[in-house]
Amino acid sequence: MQPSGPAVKQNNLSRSSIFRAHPELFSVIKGYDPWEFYRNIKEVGSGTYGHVYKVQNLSTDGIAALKCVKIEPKDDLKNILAELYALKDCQHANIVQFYGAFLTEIRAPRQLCLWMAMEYCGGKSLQDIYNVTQTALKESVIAFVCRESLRALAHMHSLHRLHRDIKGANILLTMEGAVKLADFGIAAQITATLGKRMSFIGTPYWMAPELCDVWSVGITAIELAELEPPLFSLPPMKALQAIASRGYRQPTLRRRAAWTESFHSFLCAALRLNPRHRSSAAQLLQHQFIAAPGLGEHLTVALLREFQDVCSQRRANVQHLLQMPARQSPRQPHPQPPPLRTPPPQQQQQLPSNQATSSITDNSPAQAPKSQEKPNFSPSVHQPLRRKPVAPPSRPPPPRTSPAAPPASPHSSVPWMGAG
Ligand SMILES: Nc1ncnc2c1ncn2[C@@H]1O[C@H](COP(=O)(O)OP(=O)(O)OP(=O)(O)O)[C@@H](O)[C@H]1O
Repeated sequence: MQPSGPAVKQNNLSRSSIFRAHPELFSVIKGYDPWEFYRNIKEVGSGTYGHVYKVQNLSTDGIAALKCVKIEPKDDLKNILAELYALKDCQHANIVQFYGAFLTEIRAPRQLCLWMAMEYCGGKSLQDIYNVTQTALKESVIAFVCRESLRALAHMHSLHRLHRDIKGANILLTMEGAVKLADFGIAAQITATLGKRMSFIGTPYWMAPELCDVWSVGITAIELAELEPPLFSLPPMKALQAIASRGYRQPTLRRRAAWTESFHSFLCAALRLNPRHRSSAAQLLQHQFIAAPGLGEHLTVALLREFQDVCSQRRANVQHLLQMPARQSPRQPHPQPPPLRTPPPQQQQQLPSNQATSSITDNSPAQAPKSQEKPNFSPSVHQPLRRKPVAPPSRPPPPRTSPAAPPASPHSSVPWMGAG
């Protein structure tokens, strides 16, 4: 059910005006100050519209993620809240659970911040992971991720709800290797509203000629296999034009021989240009590529270990460099971090399970080297994967207590990752 009632005046947005117009939103907005409910543990990431914090519920001790989005008076908060309202009852094993929202208001200058509390996924997003490992995901991992994503989509589509922004950055892993779709409906709504003010074009590379989640799953499978979606060498506007053009051909994997026929056939079914011939999420779940036995969380847990190994290696290299004497003899070569060359997917080795022993920290993984190699695009067009995060909300969340990481969870199947 969507919130009903008179529309909020866009240019006179305030908390009180919103709640007068939509009293039902009180069931979504839990309060005015998230820091009355949560203790800040640490910042875990930042996206186009704000920062994400790992927090602890003050009354239950439960861990959650708190995402902040800055709202300006002219933004269409009503639609964003409507999405949240629709999301509040949605529960699925493969969807990041939404716990509730908070609306903070600063008077001078007038500024609203929407804070969304949700399930914490300590394993990071798939894009975070491949940006660090710089290694194509194994086909079995891609199949597992596609299966779990399609399960979430089949459920939501049966409720007539679209995600609208499936991509590696919106697929999160828990420490136990579970796959969760984040930002259901909200990302697109926020992009559509806040995006206007930032001249943000969105993420066209994953978009079907018409809006379609199943198509985006196919593009995401290619992204995970090639570390970027098709057309990524084009600026977003040009990619959008190419997708909408008559001559647009069905996207395929670049190195055909490197992947199984089953994978090609799956992509073919997901990426049919004619939407009437394209499989639904429920139909695609029957495809042999993802219906194959043996797919499970052990695959994503192994991926997380690989990620952790690269993080540990980088930390060790930085540590080593910091300990070097300031001046070197010209004969001594500088130690270099190990090359991050991507082996062909077939040659990737599964890491032994006992290799990773320390915990993932959110500041250690360096940015993807490849993102610096990309060309600059028009200043009016925001490039999603190579973005610089916007400034944090008007003030950073005041930690209620010292931001120390909690003790390791006894339930974690990946002990080196600590508690969620
Ligand atoms: N529920 C969550 N649990 C744990 N970490 C999260 C969660 N949601 C987001 N993050 C972390 O915060 C980062 C930023 O997330 P955010 O949703 O703000 O941006 P994004 O999806 O990467 O990009 P965009 O803002 O363009 O959609 C993610 O890459 C992830 O590392």
